[in-house]
Amino acid sequence: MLRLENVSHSFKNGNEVLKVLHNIQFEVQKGEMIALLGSSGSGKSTLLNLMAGLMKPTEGHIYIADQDIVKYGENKLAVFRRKHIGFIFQAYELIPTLTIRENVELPLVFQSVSPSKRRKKAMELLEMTGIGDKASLYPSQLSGGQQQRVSIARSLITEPSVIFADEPTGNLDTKTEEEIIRIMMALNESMKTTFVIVTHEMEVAAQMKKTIMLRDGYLVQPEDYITPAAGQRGPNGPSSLPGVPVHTEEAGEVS
Ligand SMILES: Nc1ncnc2c1ncn2[C@@H]1O[C@H](COP(=O)(O)OP(=O)(O)OP(=O)(O)O)[C@@H](O)[C@H]1O
Repeated sequence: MLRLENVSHSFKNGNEVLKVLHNIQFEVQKGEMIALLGSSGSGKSTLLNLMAGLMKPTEGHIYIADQDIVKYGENKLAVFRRKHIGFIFQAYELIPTLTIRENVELPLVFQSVSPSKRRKKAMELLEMTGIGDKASLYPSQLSGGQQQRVSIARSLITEPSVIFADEPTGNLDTKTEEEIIRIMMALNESMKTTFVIVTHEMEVAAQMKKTIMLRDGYLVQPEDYITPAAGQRGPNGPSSLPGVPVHTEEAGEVS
């Protein structure tokens, strides 16, 4: 479903070249939900931008739904993104002048879906995320956790191949964080949508069946990490992801 082959990326600043991603390889199967874990500066945002087709890697291939998006031009990428990729952002990114229901419907407006059809679908998703009763309110009238539920509903409305969630619980307290993770896991289970959750929080990653971990731009084995709360090994066990990285990681925490 999502496959990265030998992906490397460098930024150029004048004469200086900074290589921030080194030979990244992994695969996510359809319907899987994985965490992409890494500390600040490890390269998570860069990798996310590459996977979402917002930037092109210096080297390598990125396949989504069997299509190598690295080869696409801007226009084709824009169409591809609309059809295949959903986003959930840390700061929700809802439009303040639209109601909750209108926010969720919006991606379908761009696909020329009829108003009655998109309204029905938006309401179904709002029910599924537990905020059907808030449909006619505006984002400012909702709590952070409720706004993130709206954002989750919006990301699902186009039935994308994969949803990239960028620090989706970064602005939320622990209890709300648990609720949001639970909702995403339930939707992953019921709708079989593929999720990639980008996070620097081990507590979030520990809840996923699979974790891939970035350190200084290298993919490293996540199985040695310690969950701070329990003081125990993470639940993932040895990574079953193919494309085993060359770097191995000592037990340690990500701050
Ligand atoms: N446009 C750019 N030009 C030059 N260097 C960049 C650029 N964007 C990112 N970098 C560098 O690439 C490295 C990885 O950054 P990136 O933002 O991908 O990390 P991150 O893991 O997402 O960090 P954070 O969690 O703080 O957002 C860093 O050293 C950063 O300084």
